[in-house]
Amino acid sequence: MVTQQLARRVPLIGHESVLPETSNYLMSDGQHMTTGQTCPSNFVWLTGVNGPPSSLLQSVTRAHYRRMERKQLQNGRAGLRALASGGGSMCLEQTVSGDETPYPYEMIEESAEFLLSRTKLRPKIGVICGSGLGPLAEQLEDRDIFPYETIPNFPVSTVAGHAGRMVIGTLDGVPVMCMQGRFHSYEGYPLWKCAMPVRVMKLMGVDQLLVTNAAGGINREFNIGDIMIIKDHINMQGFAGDSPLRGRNDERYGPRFPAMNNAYDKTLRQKTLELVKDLGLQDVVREGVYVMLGGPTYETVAELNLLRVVGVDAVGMSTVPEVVVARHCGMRVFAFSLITNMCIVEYDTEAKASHTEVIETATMRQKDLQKLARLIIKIMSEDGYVAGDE
Ligand SMILES: O=P(O)(O)O[C@H]1O[C@H](CO)[C@@H](O)[C@H]1O
Ligand SMILES: Nc1nc2[nH]cnc2c(=O)[nH]1
Repeated sequence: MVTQQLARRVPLIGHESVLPETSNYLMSDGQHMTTGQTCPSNFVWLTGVNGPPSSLLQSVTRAHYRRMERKQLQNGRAGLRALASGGGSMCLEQTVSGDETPYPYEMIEESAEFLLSRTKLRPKIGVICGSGLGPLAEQLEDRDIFPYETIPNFPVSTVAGHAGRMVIGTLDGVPVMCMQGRFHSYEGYPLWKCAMPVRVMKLMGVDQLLVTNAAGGINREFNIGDIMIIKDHINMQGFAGDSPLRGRNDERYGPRFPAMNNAYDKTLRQKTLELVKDLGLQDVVREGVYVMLGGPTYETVAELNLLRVVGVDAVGMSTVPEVVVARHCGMRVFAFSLITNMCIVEYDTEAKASHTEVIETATMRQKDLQKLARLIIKIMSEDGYVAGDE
């Protein structure tokens, strides 16, 4: 049975998010929690309760299920697990097993309202930072920072190089919201969940999205450290019948059958290509086709040979679900890949792809990537795009 942590807080009678006095517990994820600390959102803390955990759990679970049903999560079997009890308090972990259905509009609204009520900024531009590219978010000024585990309904990042927080701030005076870390299907998340922050951005007023990623270079003319502006993608998981839009369509976001031929905005690509000269990046900026594979394995030689034949320039394990969801809800999209490694296409070599190399290249290219991101955000803000403008 697959058990996923359900990263949302369900209000319960007597529930406290800050641990009561004189508590000191080892949680199931290995964290040590003591007095005054805030519970992660998938834990609930009950105070003023007495009795054996099993009987307390029974009465709490009934109330919990009623709320889960209201939130239409009935496809996943919700549960609560007692982690620790004693001294009149008890800690429970919320779990859900089986397939979950995409969050209803109201849950996305809940996340958006949470963020809007805690920042004065009203960003119209969103940024998603790829592996090792999170320091982009450090460039923002007047930052409001929200670790993912504190945002209702948000998944949590589990990959090295993905800090796992939403940073809202200004860049050269332009308000932006920046995901410092993203979600991948290989982490166990369904595609709709990988992309759900894009809908949260949309409901907060974002209408332009800059997506970045680390990718392996397949095009033999590329070099490590090059930056590939994505002009198109191949949705390999879509070929296999999976999509972040799979399931009932909510027309409030967009149509049942969205077009994807102009996914990567032509004007933004052209303007960026013209202006990278001013940054001295003209020799490292390319354009090309990105493919997302499910990962977490890097590719075999035969797979890479296949991808080259079908016109792929760079391969990664992200971006496509986010772009599909963004385009579905009418956002304008610009995306680039940092070529962190060249894919190994020879047999019988000791060389192999590694996430360490990915992070090292990203770290080495930080300054230029930040310059490029600044440029793109400037172009986006000066253009003043409004969703539906095309
Ligand atoms: O696409 P991002 O998140 O930048 O990361 C890429 O790098 C990781 C593999 O090294 C994978 O997560 C792949 O998708
Ligand atoms: N699939 C895949 N993802 C990557 N992310 C960074 N490098 C690579 C790569 O070579 N292959």
